[in-house]
Amino acid sequence: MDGRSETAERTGAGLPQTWTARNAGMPLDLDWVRSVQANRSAIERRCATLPGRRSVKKAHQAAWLCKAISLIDLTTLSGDDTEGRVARLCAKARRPVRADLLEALGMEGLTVGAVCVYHEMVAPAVAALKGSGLPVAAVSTGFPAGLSPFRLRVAEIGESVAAGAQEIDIVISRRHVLTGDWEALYDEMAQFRAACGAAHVKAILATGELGSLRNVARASLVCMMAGADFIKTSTGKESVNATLPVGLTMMRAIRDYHARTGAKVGFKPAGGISTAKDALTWLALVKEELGRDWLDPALFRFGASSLLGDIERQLEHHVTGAYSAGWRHALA
Ligand SMILES: O=C[C@H](O)COP(=O)(O)O
Repeated sequence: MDGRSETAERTGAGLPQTWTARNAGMPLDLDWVRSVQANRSAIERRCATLPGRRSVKKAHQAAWLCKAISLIDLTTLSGDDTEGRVARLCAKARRPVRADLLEALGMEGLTVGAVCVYHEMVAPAVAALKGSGLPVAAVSTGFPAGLSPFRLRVAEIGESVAAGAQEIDIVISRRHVLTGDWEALYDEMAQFRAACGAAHVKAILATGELGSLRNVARASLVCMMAGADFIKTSTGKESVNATLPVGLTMMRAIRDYHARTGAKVGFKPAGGISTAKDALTWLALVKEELGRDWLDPALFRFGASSLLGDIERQLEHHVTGAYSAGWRHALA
């Protein structure tokens, strides 16, 4: 098997995205929510073993990196975003790696999972991605703090859906978690989901602001009960974003919810994931905790603005044996 077919063989990356059935949610089960605990020291010990232990090499590594690309929500969430920057980002989303490298890897047609932008950039992104089949995700509900009037947060979802967003990344009210007001969190999430209609909804927990892993586990569960299609760690704007302990806590909540209800909820770590090595560690954790089914854009995404550049650099090294400067892999 040559390098090209071997890499393509080892990954399903680049295949068309197929959504699994949506999470229908369930009535709020407060006994279940309040029974949930998280053992921080055990969780941290488990995570500490990962980066050193899981190391894939050569064609295996290239295959995993192509898989990682197919799972990226390629993101720009800056106050100085312009239509031009978003158009360049969308061009990168359509063809995330240089054509000669993709050809050498046998991965022609590889794309990222989605493009993620603020509301005002949804229409330009939809236009730039026309014909690609790639969805646009909009951050919403007063992202990142989520403290604008509730009716405006709900209306913002409708505006983004009308502009063509197929995925909506909402932010929860952190205060509902910090005060243990699970009914309020459930009601908020259920109303956000209803406002999304056919668009898939990702619930951003902003875990760096939730105080404890137990709160992260409980908030994950409540959002899933209220119908979240995905749970997402962070906005990328908190001082602590996607960490492995938070990720493990959320994945175990997803696993428990699946065991109890049969529904598969997706997971999106976001914020600060910027190296190929980070991506491989996350994918190893997902495979071990949730299984292969979750290594699919329908059930897993990286929320990342700069990860793709480093992955492309590593793939170039795999194909050519040489590293190029990081600036040669600009995203937008
Ligand atoms: O949802 C995505 C995050 O905002 C991206 O964070 P990042 O810029 O640290 O990769």
